[in-house]
Amino acid sequence: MPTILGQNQYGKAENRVVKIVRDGDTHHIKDLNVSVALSGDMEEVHYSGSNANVLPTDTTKNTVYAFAKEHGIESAEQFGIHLARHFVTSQEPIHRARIRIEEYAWERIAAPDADSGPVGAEETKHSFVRKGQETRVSQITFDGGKWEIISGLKDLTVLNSTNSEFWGYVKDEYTTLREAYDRILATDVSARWRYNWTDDTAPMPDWENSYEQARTHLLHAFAQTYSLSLQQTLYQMGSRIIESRGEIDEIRFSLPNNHHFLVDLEPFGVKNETPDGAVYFAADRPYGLIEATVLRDGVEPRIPLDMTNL
Ligand SMILES: O=c1[nH]c(=O)c2[nH]c(=O)[nH]c2[nH]1
Repeated sequence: MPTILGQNQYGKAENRVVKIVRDGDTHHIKDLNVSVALSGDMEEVHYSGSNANVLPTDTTKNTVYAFAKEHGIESAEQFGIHLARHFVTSQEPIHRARIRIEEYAWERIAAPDADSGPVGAEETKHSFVRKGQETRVSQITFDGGKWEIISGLKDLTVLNSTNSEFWGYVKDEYTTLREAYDRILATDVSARWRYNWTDDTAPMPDWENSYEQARTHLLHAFAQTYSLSLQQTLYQMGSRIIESRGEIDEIRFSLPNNHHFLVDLEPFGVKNETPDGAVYFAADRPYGLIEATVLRDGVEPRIPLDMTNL
């Protein structure tokens, strides 16, 4: 045969699952986008078209919805672990399952002031507004023995309106950038962190709490770092998470530098300078793109380099 089959995987992508749990008249919502990718003994379906080993992608979709109903969605990671285990252990030809999950967060809408109490004093029980901009992400991979859990977030837009400088860089004949001693630092954080939980016999992290804690550390590090470059801020965010969260060994970031340029108002005789209420042009492209992995010392990197762009 002049050709052979290389890496392959299949499954149903982007199953949108919304689960509402009713606790009396207080409702809880989980909103996920779940993608299933299975691999194993799939040579024959590619070579001859025999579907004998193929669990239909339609079935993988149904399983996602059935599991959401039967087992609930405690956390994206827990749900993904359940699904991955099911596909690998129930189907002999399937040796590896990768479950990717995006989670969209909702928060309760504050109750309109019914009587004379302060507005927003209470929360509504079943009305929600999409929370923030960011999407929580996770990827659960199981090969029948070991687990790999990579979680994170994307599109978390943050901005420091001061405490950012950029100067002392290399200057060649094409350099026109002016040194900045008080600039805006803004980015849309995309981050993926890898858990050191790989084994069913070890106690599982508390996925929900771990996510909230990692996100909070990231935001605090962003806010508290007096930044001389986005690279430095990235490293601070990563090391804060690794140092504070023993369950996380590696974190990779992809950070666009959302440039804010001081507008030149000199032609109109107007000085436009920090800190006197400066006006900026928020450019959308091109943007600097700063990417790096931060690791616990002694740990091998495993997060794919391009994963943060997914
Ligand atoms: O934080 C920054 N890092 C860079 O590498 C860079 N390059 C650039 O033009 N502006 C910036 N800002």
